[in-house]
Amino acid sequence: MWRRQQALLLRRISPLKSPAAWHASGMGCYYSTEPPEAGGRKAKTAPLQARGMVDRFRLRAKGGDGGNGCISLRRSRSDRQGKPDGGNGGTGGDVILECSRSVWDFSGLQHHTKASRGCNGLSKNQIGTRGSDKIAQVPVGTVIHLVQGEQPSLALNKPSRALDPWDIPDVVEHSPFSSSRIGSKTVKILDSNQFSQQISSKKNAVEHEGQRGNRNHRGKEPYYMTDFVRTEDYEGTIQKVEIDENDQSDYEDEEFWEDDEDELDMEEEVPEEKRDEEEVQYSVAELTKPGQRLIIARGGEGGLGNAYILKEMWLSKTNRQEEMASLSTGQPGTETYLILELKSIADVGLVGLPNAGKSTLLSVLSKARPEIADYAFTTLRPNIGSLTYEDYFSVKVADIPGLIKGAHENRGLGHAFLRHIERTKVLAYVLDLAATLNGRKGVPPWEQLRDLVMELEYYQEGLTKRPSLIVANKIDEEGADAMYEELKKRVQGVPMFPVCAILEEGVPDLRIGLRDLMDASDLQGVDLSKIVVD
Ligand SMILES: Nc1nc2c(ncn2[C@@H]2O[C@H](COP(=O)(O)OP(=O)(O)OP(=O)(O)O)[C@@H](O)[C@H]2O)c(=O)[nH]1
Repeated sequence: MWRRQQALLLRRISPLKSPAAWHASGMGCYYSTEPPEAGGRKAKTAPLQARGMVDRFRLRAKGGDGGNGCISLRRSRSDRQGKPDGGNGGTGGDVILECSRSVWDFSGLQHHTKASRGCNGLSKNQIGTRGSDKIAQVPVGTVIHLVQGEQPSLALNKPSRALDPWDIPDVVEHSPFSSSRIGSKTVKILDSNQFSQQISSKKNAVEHEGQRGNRNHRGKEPYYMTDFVRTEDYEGTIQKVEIDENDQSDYEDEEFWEDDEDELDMEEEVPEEKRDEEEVQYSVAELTKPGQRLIIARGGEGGLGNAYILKEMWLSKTNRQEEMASLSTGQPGTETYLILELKSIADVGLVGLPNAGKSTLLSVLSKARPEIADYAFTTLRPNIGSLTYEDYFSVKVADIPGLIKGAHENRGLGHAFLRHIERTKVLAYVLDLAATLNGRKGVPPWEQLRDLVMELEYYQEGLTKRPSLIVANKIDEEGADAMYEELKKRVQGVPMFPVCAILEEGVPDLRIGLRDLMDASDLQGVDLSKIVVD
């Protein structure tokens, strides 16, 4: 027993051969290096960023179907024919996206999400319970692209009602035609049977409700978004997504739940970015504040009970049974197919090649504790820290995973992280002064800067025009001073700060520099023509 415990302990603390092995062992990593089991599912050929962070996600949502209305007759000794007493069915639950600080990415979501069905109505005028909502938490900075389905609508943060008095037939006097369900369905039936005079008494009520634009009889009309809704202004630019109208038809015939899970999986062989661009119709909203809610699929209205139908509506004698059955059937919930995309929101973006010291810098600038190690790509997802000044002015700093030459072509960690830079107000280029010192085969700082600027520009033109500064890191290394002097000669027009992140030297000046950068309105970004490279 003791030996087993000792062995377990040894295994835990024994040093691994290399940082990469340590990483691959699962200690700082999300995937296993083990080959897939024989007969198991095909190994995923996911790009590295997909293993670390899921920042793009396909989601199909369906609101709960409405419960059926009840057809029931209450008989008594005095009333042998019986009175209709079937209650209405309950409304189906909604699928809601909730913006939350407690989640970082979309890894906790399911590709198929469905809210609960409303309960059926019962005899004795008992209405069915409303189906419970399905609430999926998404990180702050989630952009929602609609591929197919109804526009999402903003939801007020009110607890859902347990019981809706408007659904109780005998309690409230109101026009049955004010309901979208009744307003459309019943009127259609009556029209088709040429009994329009029968509804004339109700017409005023319909018009009245129509003017108010009410969708349902409960007066709980959601706010339907007609355009892109941004829930908080920021100065970053939004990448417009191309709309390919022709692609729409491909999806119209698809059955909602027939898709194989694999089809929705982000780890596919088809280049994900390319496919998304083809499919996405437009961006409809983004969630930027914790607590914001967006209804992406609505629950269907409950079917009507016969107590309601027979009291309020005229039914033709010939098709009575059919009409009754049709009205008492609950409406299906709406369906949507969305692509969620995460774009971090920060004031300052730390951009640099792998190992430049971005995470170290973030940890000394703020209270954030990102993973730091002397091997490339330690950071697999953006870390955000808060830098607070004495006057309580606060700046959010994002440490973006290391970029390399060719990142825009998906090299290294790829361009998945470049989109996080889009949403930062100012940029701090972290350059490694020691990359070529003491026999290291790195890239000189001015070339690092040129590569970074080019990568950002390749990804999105004009991205480097925003106010920027340079952090010349690792000034403590031997020969770094001379390198810094050379850097100053080769790069013009941008504020530069020599820093030793591990010893926190130069960090107070950098804090002031960042503040100035945030406040300044006339500062420009890095100009490629002002960088001298051999
Ligand atoms: N000598 C010296 N080393 C530093 C300094 N800052 C960071 N380092 C070291 O550089 C290595 C890389 O630091 P990180 O902060 O992980 O670098 P990063 O840019 O976040 O790396 P990625 O996660 O790969 O993008 C670590 O071993 C740090 O200890 C510094 O000012 N001086």
